[in-house]
Amino acid sequence: MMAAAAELESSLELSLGGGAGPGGLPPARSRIFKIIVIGDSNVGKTCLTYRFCAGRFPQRTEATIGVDFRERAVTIDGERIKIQLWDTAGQERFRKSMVQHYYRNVHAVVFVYDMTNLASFQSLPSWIEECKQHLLANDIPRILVGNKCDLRNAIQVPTDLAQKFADTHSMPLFETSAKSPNDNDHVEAIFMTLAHKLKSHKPLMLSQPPGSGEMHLKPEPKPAMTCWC
Ligand SMILES: Nc1nc2c(ncn2[C@@H]2O[C@H](COP(=O)(O)OP(=O)(O)OP(=O)(O)O)[C@@H](O)[C@H]2O)c(=O)[nH]1
Repeated sequence: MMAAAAELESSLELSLGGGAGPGGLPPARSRIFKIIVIGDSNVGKTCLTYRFCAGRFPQRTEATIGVDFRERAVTIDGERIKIQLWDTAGQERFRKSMVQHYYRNVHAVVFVYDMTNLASFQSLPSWIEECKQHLLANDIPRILVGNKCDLRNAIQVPTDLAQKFADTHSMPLFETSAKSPNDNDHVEAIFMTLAHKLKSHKPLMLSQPPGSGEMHLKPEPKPAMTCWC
């Protein structure tokens, strides 16, 4: 797992499309967006990421150890993009050795709680705090996902409570189910919305002030944050 993380991190920004392009040209490159999925153990992070990348609910899952990677290539406005989902372990004992790898070069964060488990919702501040401790930039897109909405009779986290929390932290809230066949489009929409958002982020531009021999990195002005609810 550690080796896999190190390899992936060296190829985060661009990936080669594989083989030579037409007429012997260099192969097309696609942007990779690294999205980490975090939250308590058992909230359904593996199932959500599997659902998006494999298109179905997994038959069985085991507690994630360290991190699992899932990737899916999508085309947005004619550009081929790889969405790389880092399905992180919710159990503290399975996170320790990997945690610093999760937070390197992250483009977006998905916080997940289980709608049928109040404790998993109450843990969210500590997941947000973990992001802060790892110096995650404030302006990277974050979304909040309440999972397992198919278990209607067991809901412990009312929507208005979750919405208040999401508003306080300036995150859009999505309630969904990785399991319900009716929610396939919804899971798809959640990650695709994030990918659109990331794609529309302007890349860093190199600028060189007159008379200076030094190069400075200057981000382009950001568009106003929009809510996708
Ligand atoms: N009913 C229902 N069950 C779900 C849903 N998503 C996940 N589950 C179940 O919840 C359990 C935990 O799912 P995982 O995806 O392994 O949870 P996780 O958050 O990845 O857990 P860790 O790897 O320990 O961090 C499994 O038994 C899943 O079958 C859902 O949308 N609805």
